[in-house]
Amino acid sequence: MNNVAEALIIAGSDSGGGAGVQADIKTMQACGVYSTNVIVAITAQNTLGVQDSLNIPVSLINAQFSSIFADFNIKAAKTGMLADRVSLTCVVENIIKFKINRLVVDPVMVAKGGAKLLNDDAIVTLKKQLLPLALITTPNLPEAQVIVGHKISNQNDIMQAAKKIQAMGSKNVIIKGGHDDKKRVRDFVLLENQKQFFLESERIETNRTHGTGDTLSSAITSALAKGHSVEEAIRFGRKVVTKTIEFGIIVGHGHGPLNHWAAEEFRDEI
Ligand SMILES: Nc1ncnc2c1ncn2[C@@H]1O[C@H](COP(=O)(O)OP(=O)(O)OP(=O)(O)O)[C@@H](O)[C@H]1O
Ligand SMILES: Cc1ncc(CO)c(N)n1
Repeated sequence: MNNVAEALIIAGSDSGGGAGVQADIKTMQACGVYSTNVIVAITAQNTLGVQDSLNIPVSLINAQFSSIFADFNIKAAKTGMLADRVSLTCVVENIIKFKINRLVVDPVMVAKGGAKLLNDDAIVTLKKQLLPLALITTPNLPEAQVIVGHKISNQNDIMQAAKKIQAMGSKNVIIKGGHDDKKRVRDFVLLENQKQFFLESERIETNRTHGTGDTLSSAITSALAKGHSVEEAIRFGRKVVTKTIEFGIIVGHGHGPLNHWAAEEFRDEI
């Protein structure tokens, strides 16, 4: 018998299997972590876009949390698509109720094809109630702009925005640079102890980037679940997402999914 680290994914389902809960499960599986799931919304989605979606009633969100915490020993959790203010508030209440403290918040707002995954009415609650519970928050550039409420145009703006997000209560912050138009991809990291650095690599020329943010945050959560430090977890997550983009697979006709099998090579590093 083997012991295995148990983690929780709180997110939406992507029927196309490339992003959302499916990307999270695949990533955690590759990282050697057992994943449980609270499904907050179901999307009819593929690599071309989101065709439809349904929010899960709060009673069933509550029931999923209760089932999971009645049985599993959750070491870390992540949030992804939270749909609207009602679902987000319900998730916040459960995070508090079940004392989840190794929490990664991926503040998912818009899918790669442009579909909204979080209603505007939820932004204030996200900032005031969810961010203060986060050990790490991982906005991409557009999400960081919405959270701080202004445009981020240069390196100094990125660093200031991370400070503002930290002041909202997230202990550690990563502002992801996937949406930038530069030749190199730069993610800015601001840690709780004020250490800050960029994680930088060549931009991989591909449109097969569906689920990059989910994969990064799930790999980070996996490392946290196995007891690693925040900085180790972030560096590990970055390595995993790069590999899964680099060794792409040919699936779908739009923004293709990542190759989560490629992440297995790092499993024993955490
Ligand atoms: N073309 C690329 N080449 C290399 N790394 C990339 C590329 N695109 C994204 N990344 C990396 O992937 C991670 C996720 O970044 P990104 O900004 O794309 O997140 P996201 O918009 O939240 O993703 P999604 O919404 O599709 O889940 C970051 O670590 C980023 O640096
Ligand atoms: C369900 C879902 N969650 C997150 C994302 C963002 O990648 C997506 N496209 N779909």
